[in-house]
Amino acid sequence: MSKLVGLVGWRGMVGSVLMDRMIEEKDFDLIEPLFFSTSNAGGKAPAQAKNETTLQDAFNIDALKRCDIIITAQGGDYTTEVFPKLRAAGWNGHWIDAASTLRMEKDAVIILDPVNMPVIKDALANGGKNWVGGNCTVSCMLMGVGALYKAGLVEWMSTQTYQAASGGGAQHMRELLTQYGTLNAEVKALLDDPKSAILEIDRKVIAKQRSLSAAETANFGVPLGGSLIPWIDKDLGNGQSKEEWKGMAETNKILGLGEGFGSAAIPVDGFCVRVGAMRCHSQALTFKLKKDVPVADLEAMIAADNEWVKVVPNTREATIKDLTPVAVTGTMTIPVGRIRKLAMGPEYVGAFTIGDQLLWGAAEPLRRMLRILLSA
Ligand SMILES: NC(=O)C1=CN([C@@H]2O[C@H](COP(=O)(O)OP(=O)(O)OC[C@H]3O[C@@H](n4cnc5c(N)ncnc54)[C@H](OP(=O)(O)O)[C@@H]3O)[C@@H](O)[C@H]2O)C=CC1
Ligand SMILES: N[C@@H](CC(=O)OP(=O)(O)O)C(=O)O
Repeated sequence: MSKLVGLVGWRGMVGSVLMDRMIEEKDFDLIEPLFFSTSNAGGKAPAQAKNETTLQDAFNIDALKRCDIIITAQGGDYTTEVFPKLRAAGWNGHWIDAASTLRMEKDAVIILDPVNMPVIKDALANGGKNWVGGNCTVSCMLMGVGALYKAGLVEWMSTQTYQAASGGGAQHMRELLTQYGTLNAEVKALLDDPKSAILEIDRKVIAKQRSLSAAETANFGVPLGGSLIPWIDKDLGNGQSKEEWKGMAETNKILGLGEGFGSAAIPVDGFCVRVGAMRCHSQALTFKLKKDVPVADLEAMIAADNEWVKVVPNTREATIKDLTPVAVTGTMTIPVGRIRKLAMGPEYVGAFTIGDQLLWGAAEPLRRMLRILLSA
């Protein structure tokens, strides 16, 4: 008999990407889905429903308890409220979650199977039940350059990120586009006149950016269109943002090197920056390798690591064609390019990588974990 799989958060942004991928990969052929809602219990479940066509109340512990597996992309507040109650009620099923809430718990595994299948298998063999998707930036980075970690080559890594608006959620994407529109409208007449002075356009744009209303910056707090924000997530009070903290903590946990900061942990640090891209996170990486390895060997290792990574030749032409958020959005491809030795010495290597943060950064690891559980 098919496993009863509860889906919570399926109509949100991450949930919709997850649904699309599950449909594409025919995951629904293998399960009996049970759809939940926090806002419309009793409503009609989506077309993928089979026998259970009514939306269940996502806060009803008895309804949730029926599931063998629950996948949630509903968000951290939901997890915080429901997960402990469900476990306290004796539910022993598998919980697969997109939210960060449980990530660093001892009994939770951060799932990214092309990178850490041995860690997942080990946890499964030891009765693991809690499976949490990683931070989008970390997951996309490891899908690209995980090979260097697996080979034990990395002494440390510094990352400078260029993170898309989607990381904040759907409203953030809308806000970014609205700002772009407002700025364009402000100077449209001047743009249409080829003889207009660029510095006048520039003056009008900056004046508009600085006078955007509170409503126009409600989500990011400051203008993002035509600007950037070098802070993502909470202020940890030690000079580091929480997004930057996750870089080291999660990379090491995913790789099975402890909880992120033990003696076996590989140092990972840098700056996380929000830019005006829509849904792809990009990262410039600096590696200090443990030894001098030729670039061609590094490229070969990266290319052979998984079926989605694609090494982009370090030429201008290939880079501007294949190594941009526009090229990557909506695809499963993780391009890694700009791979070259840096001026600091032969062990210092630079690379640039991009991933769709709603696919590999959020939805895909969840549905792949479902498949792993179904075939276990
Ligand atoms: N955004 C991201 O980049 C990432 C997000 N995550 C995690 O996933 C969680 C969900 O994120 P995200 O998908 O962006 O959140 P959304 O706000 O898009 O969706 C969350 C929930 O909001 C409810 N909702 C209310 N109004 C609407 C509407 N008009 N359209 C769709 N849903 C609506 C839905 O619940 P209901 O159907 O019950 O009403 C939905 O499941 C995050 O909180 C985070 O924990 C993880 C990685 C990346
Ligand atoms: N913080 C990420 C998105 C996200 O949801 O991350 P996390 O799953 O670690 O909370 C961003 O803003 O780009």
